[in-house]
Amino acid sequence: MASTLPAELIKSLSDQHPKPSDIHFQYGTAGFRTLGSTLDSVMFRVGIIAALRSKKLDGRTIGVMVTASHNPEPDNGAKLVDPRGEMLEASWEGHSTTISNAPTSDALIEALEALVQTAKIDLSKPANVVYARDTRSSGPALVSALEDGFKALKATTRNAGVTTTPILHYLVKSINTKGTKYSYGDDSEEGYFQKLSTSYKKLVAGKAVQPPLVVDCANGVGALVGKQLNEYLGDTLQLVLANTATTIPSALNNACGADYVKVSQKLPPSLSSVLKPGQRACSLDGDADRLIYYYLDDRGGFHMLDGDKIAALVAAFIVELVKVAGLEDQMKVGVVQTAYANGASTRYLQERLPVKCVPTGVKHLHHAAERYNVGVYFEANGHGTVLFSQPTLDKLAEYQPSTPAQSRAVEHLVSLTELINQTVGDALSDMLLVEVVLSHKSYSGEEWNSLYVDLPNRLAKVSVPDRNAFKTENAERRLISPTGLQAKIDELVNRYQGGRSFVRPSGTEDVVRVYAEAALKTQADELAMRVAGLVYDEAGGEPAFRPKEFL
Ligand SMILES: CC(=O)N[C@H]1[C@@H](OP(=O)(O)O)O[C@H](CO)[C@@H](O)[C@@H]1O
Ligand SMILES: [Mg+2]
Repeated sequence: MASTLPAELIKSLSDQHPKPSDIHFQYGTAGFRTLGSTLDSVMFRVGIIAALRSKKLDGRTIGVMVTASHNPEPDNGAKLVDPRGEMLEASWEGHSTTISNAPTSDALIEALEALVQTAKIDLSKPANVVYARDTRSSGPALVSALEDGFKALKATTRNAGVTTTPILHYLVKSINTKGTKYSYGDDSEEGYFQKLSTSYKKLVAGKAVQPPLVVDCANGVGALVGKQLNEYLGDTLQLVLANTATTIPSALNNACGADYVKVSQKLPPSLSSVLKPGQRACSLDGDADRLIYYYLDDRGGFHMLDGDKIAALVAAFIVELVKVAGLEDQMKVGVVQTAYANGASTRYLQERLPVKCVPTGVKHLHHAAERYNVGVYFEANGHGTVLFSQPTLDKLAEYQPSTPAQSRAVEHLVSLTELINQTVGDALSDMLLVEVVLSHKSYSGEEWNSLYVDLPNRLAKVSVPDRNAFKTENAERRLISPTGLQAKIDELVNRYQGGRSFVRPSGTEDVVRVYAEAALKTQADELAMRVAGLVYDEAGGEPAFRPKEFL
């Protein structure tokens, strides 16, 4: 191979970003994610890893997003994005973990040399990286550590500034497809807004303008991009932006945002004076890749429309268009969910189209969705998108409709392929998608909600001495370890009408998660607390610290 690592340069820069000796880092489901104040060395090394990944792929552009999404403001993190705008290839997650934990600058050089060897990286190739961050206050310092990493490998870089995770994914794909017949779009934020707003306008042309939509921006970057999107949409849709305090650090994701709404199943208190009965509203998370809708009924009752409800709405709409277009034999639509999907949504969808359940984490959903011609995937928490395979896109482009109705349906399908972010779940793109369907169906929030009735459910966390002792099978729906625990859970579940419960170790927090569903809310709560108590005791939790709510 033509060249070697610039060891002296890397070492001198690395000495300015020493690894804290007491912390073990891990590239997990959501990349590196922990307290922002501990991430300086990780960011420097992520800069190097991104450059090496680009060299490995012949200089194709790699993305780095600095964010901790829906987590509290003091947290931060980094995620690498592969050239097609997708999540980093799995084998590099392990490489990233190893490199982030090298204790000294010398050990770092050794680890990097080992990676160059095993991954067969030609160091003479160019390195290209595009990067961005969310609005977190730890962001600027962490980005400057990241830039030192780029410098260490002399990478060519582009700073995309403060933007959303999905826009960064869009940029990566656009840069890498520029000038080819698969060009994804203009590689700029403007190109993104143009693409979204143009396809939205085509899809709602001739329909009554939707009433204004309240958007809870979680006091994060969604507020900045929401403002721009509003301008591009003009009078075709008015977004009423709420929770836009991006300069008050403590406000981010605090009692607002998609995760708050999903987990607490409540209206953000800040919206109680804003939202009128019947009006639609939605919440984004801190990096605008999750979306949850909701509305208040005439009596002020809160109704949530989560990722499962979005999947049901969107999948049914696409199936209908495919049918009207006369393409149902050639364009199979399928849905991908995780075990957290509400049982009622799974039943509703299974009656209409193929549904697959995969382990938690977007990469599992994304890969499973790629196996369908049109793959709809959503996590219950509101992260998801719809993927159209390349042969499907080609088919739509070549198709000769025989009636005006077919022709209109095909045009709509083509516009949907442009409206929907094909790289990753995107709250803004998904929001416009939902608005399109509501407008076509003339649905209010209430009508959408009545597609099926959610089973009451409860999510709980249990702190245990070692969450790695929990192992699962069957897309995380059953425990195989600790031995005997699943049988005890089954025994509890059988006592509840419509009962379902499963237990799995979290990939992003040091806890074990418990999910329970039952016919009545009180029963779902009781079942969740019983299973949580069982898990706590079986895993050797300290009796003195046993949470009082556990049964
Ligand atoms: C129950 C739940 O919402 N789990 C989330 C959460 O994963 P855990 O592995 O459960 O911590 O964070 C992931 C990354 O954001 C997301 O993909 C996933 O859906
Ligand atoms: Mg997010």
